[in-house]
Amino acid sequence: MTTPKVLISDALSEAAVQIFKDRGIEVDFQPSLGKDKDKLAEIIGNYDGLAIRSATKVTAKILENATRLKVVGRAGIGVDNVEIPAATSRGVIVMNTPFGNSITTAEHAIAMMMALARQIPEADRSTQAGKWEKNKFMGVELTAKTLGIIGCGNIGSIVADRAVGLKMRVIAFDPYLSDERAVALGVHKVELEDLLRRADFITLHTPLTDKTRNILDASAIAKCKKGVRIINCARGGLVDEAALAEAIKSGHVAGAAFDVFVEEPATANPLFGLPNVICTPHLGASTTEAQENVALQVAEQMSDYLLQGAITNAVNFPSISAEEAPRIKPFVTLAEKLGSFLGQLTEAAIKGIRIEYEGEVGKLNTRAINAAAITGVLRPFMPEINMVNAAAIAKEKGITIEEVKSSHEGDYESLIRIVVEAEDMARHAAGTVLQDGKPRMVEIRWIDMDAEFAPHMIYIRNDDKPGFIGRFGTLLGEAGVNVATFNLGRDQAGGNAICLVAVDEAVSDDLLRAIEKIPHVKRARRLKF
Ligand SMILES: NC(=O)C1=CN([C@@H]2O[C@H](COP(=O)(O)OP(=O)(O)OC[C@H]3O[C@@H](n4cnc5c(N)ncnc54)[C@H](O)[C@@H]3O)[C@@H](O)[C@H]2O)C=CC1
Ligand SMILES: O=C(O)C(=O)COP(=O)(O)O
Repeated sequence: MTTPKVLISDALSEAAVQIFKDRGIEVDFQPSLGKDKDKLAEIIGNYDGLAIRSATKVTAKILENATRLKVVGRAGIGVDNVEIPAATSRGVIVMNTPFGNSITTAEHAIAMMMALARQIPEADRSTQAGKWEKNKFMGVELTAKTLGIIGCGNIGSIVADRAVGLKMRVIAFDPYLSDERAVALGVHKVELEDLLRRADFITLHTPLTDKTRNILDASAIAKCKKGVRIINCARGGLVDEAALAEAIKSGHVAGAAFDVFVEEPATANPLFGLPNVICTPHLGASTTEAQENVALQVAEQMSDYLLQGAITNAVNFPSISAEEAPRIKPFVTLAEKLGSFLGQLTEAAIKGIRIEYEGEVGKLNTRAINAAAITGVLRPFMPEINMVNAAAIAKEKGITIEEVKSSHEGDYESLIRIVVEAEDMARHAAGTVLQDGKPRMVEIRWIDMDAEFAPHMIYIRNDDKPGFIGRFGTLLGEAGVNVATFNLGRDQAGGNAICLVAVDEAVSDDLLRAIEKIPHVKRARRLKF
C-alpha cells in the first residue's frame, strides 16, 4: 500500500500533525489554504484525506478534482460546510468529532449570556476609555429567570446543566428530546410558542436545516416576551438577522449575543453597531482543550480509516471498529465479487437484492458487507456506484434490499449467498473465504463449485453431455487464449452443468459466439473482476 497523504487546510491544533506522522501518514499542514478555494481545487487531487474546520468549504466543485480523496475529517461538529451528497456520490467518507468541543461551546453560550446580562463588553470599552459610567450599565440577574433552549442535544444539554446550576428555570424546545431525558436534565419540555412566550433568555443549539433556518423569524421574534435576550452560538441563519436588528431597534428585544452569522467571515452585518449586541468571530469551539480534543480525535479517526478501513463518526456510512475492520475486509471483497458476478449475468431490470449470511459471518457487522454486495450487483449498470452511496442509490431506484441471517453452518464456517431478483428471473450465487483469505465462489444456481475469482473469466451454462470440454478447449487454443483455471459443476450426471474458466485475457465477442454454438451450450458470458 502506498503511504496515504493528508492535507490539513484549516487551523487545526498541531497535535493532529503529530498523530498523522506517528501513524505513518504523510501530512501537509496549510492552515490558511481553506480560504483559497482555487488553490484548494488545484491541489486536492494529490490527497487521500482532507482535515478541516469551518473555514474550508468542501463543495461539489472541489470534490470533482478530488480524484484520490477517501475521507474528509471535520475537527468539530457542524458539517454544513461539506456538500455531503456530492461526497457520498464520490465514495468519500465524511466524519466529524461530535463531542470534542461541546463543553467548550456550551461554556461560550453561558459566557455570552452573562456578558449580555451585565453588558460587559460595552462597560469594558467605556471604563478603559476613562469614563466611569456607573449608572449607565444597569444589568439583570440570572437567578430565577427563564432560559429557553432551542435544540437540546449535546451542547444544549450542557447549557441546560450549567443554567440549572445558575438557578435559572430551564425550558427546552426539541422535538427529539424524550420526556425521560428532559426530567434527567431538570428541564421542562415545551412547544416553541410556549418557549417564545415565557423565556427571558433564548439560546439556540440546533444544526442549520431546512426546518431550523429562520426558526426565529420576524413573527417568532414578535411572539417573544418584551425584553428578551437572544444568544446564538450554533449556526448563522437560525435567526433572521434583519428582523432581529429591527426588534432590537424597537426595544422589543433587549440584546443579542451572536457567535455565528449568515455570512462568515462576517465583515458587515445588520446586527453590527446596535446597542447591547455582542459579537464574536465563531469562537464557540476555540479553547486549547477543545481544539486539542478535536484535532487528536479527527487525526486518529482519519488514520484508522486510511490505514485499516475502520469507520467512526461518519455522517454518511455506518461505523466499523478497528477490531472488526480486518475481519470484515475479506467478506467485503467476497460480497462485491459475488454481487458483480450476478450483476454481470443480469440483463433485465433488478427489483431486489437479498443477502443471506450463514454461520460465523452473520455475527460480524454486516452493513458494510451489504453495501459491497449492492455495489457489486449494480456496478455493471451504474459505474458511479460505490460502497458509500450504494444503499442510497438502491433506495432511489426502488430496489428492495433484504438481509437474512442464519446461524446454520453447512459445509463452510461462513457463507454469503446473494440473490438478485430481476424481472426475468432470480439469480443466486454463494461464496466463502477460506483460511488463505481469498474469496471463492462455492455455489451457482444451487450447483456446487469451487472457483476463485480472476480478472478475466468465461461463464458457461450447458447440458452435461460428453464432448463439450474437448470442443471448448480446441476453440480457445485456436483463438490463442490461455486457460489459467477450469472449474466444472453439475446438479446430476447428464443434468445442468456450469463451467467457470479463468483466462489470461478478455475473450472476443466472436469467440463467445463460437462457444455458444457448441452443441448443448445454453449460454456463454465474458466476466471481468
Ligand atoms: N459556535 C461554534 O463554534 C460551534 C457551533 N456548533 C453548532 O452547535 C449545534 C449543535 O451541536 P450539538 O449539540 O453537538 O448537536 P446535536 O445533534 O447533539 O444537537 C442538536 C439538537 O437539535 C435538535 N433539533 C434538530 N432539529 C430541530 C428543530 N427543528 N427544532 C428544535 N430542535 C431541533 C436535535 O434533536 C438535537 O437534539 C450545531 O449546529 C453545531 O454545528 C458546535 C460546536 C461549535
Ligand atoms: O464544531 C463546530 O460545529 C463549529 O462550529 C466549530 O467551528 P470551528 O472549528 O471553530 O471553525
